[in-house]
Amino acid sequence: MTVKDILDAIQSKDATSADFAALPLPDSYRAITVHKDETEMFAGLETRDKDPRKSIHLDEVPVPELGPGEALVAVMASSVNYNSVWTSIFEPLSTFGFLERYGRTNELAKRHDLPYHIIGSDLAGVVLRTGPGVNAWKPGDEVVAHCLSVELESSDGHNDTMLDPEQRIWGFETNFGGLAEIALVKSNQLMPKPAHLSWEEAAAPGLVNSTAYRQLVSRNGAGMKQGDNVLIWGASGGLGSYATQFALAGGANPVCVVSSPQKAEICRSMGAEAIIDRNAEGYRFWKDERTQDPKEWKRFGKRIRELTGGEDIDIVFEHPGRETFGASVYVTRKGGTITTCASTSGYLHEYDNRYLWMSLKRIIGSHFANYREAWEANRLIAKGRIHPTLSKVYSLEDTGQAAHDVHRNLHQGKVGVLCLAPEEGLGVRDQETRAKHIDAINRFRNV
Ligand SMILES: C/C=C/C(=O)SCCNC(=O)CCNC(=O)[C@H](O)C(C)(C)COP(=O)(O)OP(=O)(O)OC[C@H]1O[C@@H](n2cnc3c(N)ncnc32)[C@H](O)[C@@H]1OP(=O)(O)O
Ligand SMILES: NC(=O)C1=CN([C@@H]2O[C@H](COP(=O)(O)OP(=O)(O)OC[C@H]3O[C@@H](n4cnc5c(N)ncnc54)[C@H](OP(=O)(O)O)[C@@H]3O)[C@@H](O)[C@H]2O)C=CC1
Repeated sequence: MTVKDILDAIQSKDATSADFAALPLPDSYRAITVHKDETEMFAGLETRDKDPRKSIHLDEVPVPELGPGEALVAVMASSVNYNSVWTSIFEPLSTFGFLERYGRTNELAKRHDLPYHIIGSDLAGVVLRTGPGVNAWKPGDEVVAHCLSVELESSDGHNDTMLDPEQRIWGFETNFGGLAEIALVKSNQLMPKPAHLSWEEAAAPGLVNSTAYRQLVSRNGAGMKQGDNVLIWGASGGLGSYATQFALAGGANPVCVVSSPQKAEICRSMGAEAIIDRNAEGYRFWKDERTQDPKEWKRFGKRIRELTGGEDIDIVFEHPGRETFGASVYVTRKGGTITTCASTSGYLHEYDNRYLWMSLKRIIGSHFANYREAWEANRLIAKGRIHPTLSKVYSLEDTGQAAHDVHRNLHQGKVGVLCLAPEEGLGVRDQETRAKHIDAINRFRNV
């Protein structure tokens, strides 16, 4: 039995759930990994010079044992997220520490503590096996998986599963991730695959769409409302391309920041009108490594006022971090919100606190999404209200190059990876809905 037999079953039109359940599992499968004995390979290099193509491997690995409440999924496609870039450059720390810590928690979790880390936090594919106690899903189900892995043994997570003390990001803080032919997930990560999308399109939104939904729309995040001015950094990137769509779909007014005329054009094509090309306008929020320039914050604020008819920002959708955070706090209106989920340019932020407290602004930390939020975000994709922003698709062999492109900010929207899917465009089950949205689905392709 090989993964090829699994693929044949997925591609046959008449394989039933019983057929999938009867398929023997292969002994091994191909997976994208980083290696524990290479965590020091980039020591001494600048962040930008650490090259994921050197640390990312394609290995043949054994199929992990299936535990209670878990599912093994045949992965047709996945996508590159920035967390895989962090893993591949071993920053801000090696993810093997997360696997070791998880491995210490219980006997079953020991499976995750290996000398290789199978990475990836998105997938679209087909359920192969479910473990004891799984009733909601069965072999043959076409699914996507969100990346929240929780144990939920403590009371802390029972209002909001992101608050569970044993909350982890699958494929980053756990092993057996989605950039592989087979993945191991908890069954409460599974959601129905949007039927009008191909495998690679369905695999693209997951992580960033759910994160943007919580950070911007959910009451656990900024709780965006109609008419809000929303400043979106990296508005054509992974997170930003979904934040921009949520702002537009929710009747808000996105002010999109990008770094090139092509990216500005993509935002315009999504329906945004207020766009700032940070490169063309040459903002330098830092005079040198230690000193910010409040005059530049003001120039940026003036530009925003020009675009909004004199209004300031209700919500800043933050993730660049150190480079932009001072400006983000400054341009927020009295009583407004800065919601942050990352620090790509540096995690030690500096801002002038007088502009925060005197103007009663709030900073909200946001991280991924709970199952309900991820489900609601996926439902909007399935209903054709929010669309994938897939620009380019790579083979599993070329994942290192894909991660390199994302690291160097050479990509637009999301970058996809074909795992078991032999070509793009497969897996569409609802052509009618697809036809209605085809221009929006293809908006980011090959730009
Ligand atoms: C969905 C996609 C998401 C993304 O892409 S996000 C971007 C990628 N992610 C990242 O860059 C984050 C990577 N993670 C990290 O950098 C680290 O993960 C954290 C900084 C978040 C946490 O650091 P750590 O060292 O792992 O954890 P500690 O909580 O600092 O625990 C270390 C020890 O410190 C103790 N401790 C924690 N809080 C306190 C306290 N308030 N007072 C005293 N001690 C404390 C703990 O218990 C523990 O102790 P003991 O080593 O003995 O187990
Ligand atoms: N906590 C969480 O749950 C999540 C956190 N993240 C984190 O968020 C960050 C962004 O992820 P994602 O959107 O997928 O990444 P992308 O690289 O796809 O997009 C980020 C965009 O931000 C802009 N940007 C990058 N650096 C700067 C800078 N110094 N100043 C201003 N803008 C900048 C770029 O757009 P342009 O050049 O056009 O301005 C870039 O396209 C990563 O650090 C990631 O790890 C992501 C998802 C979930």
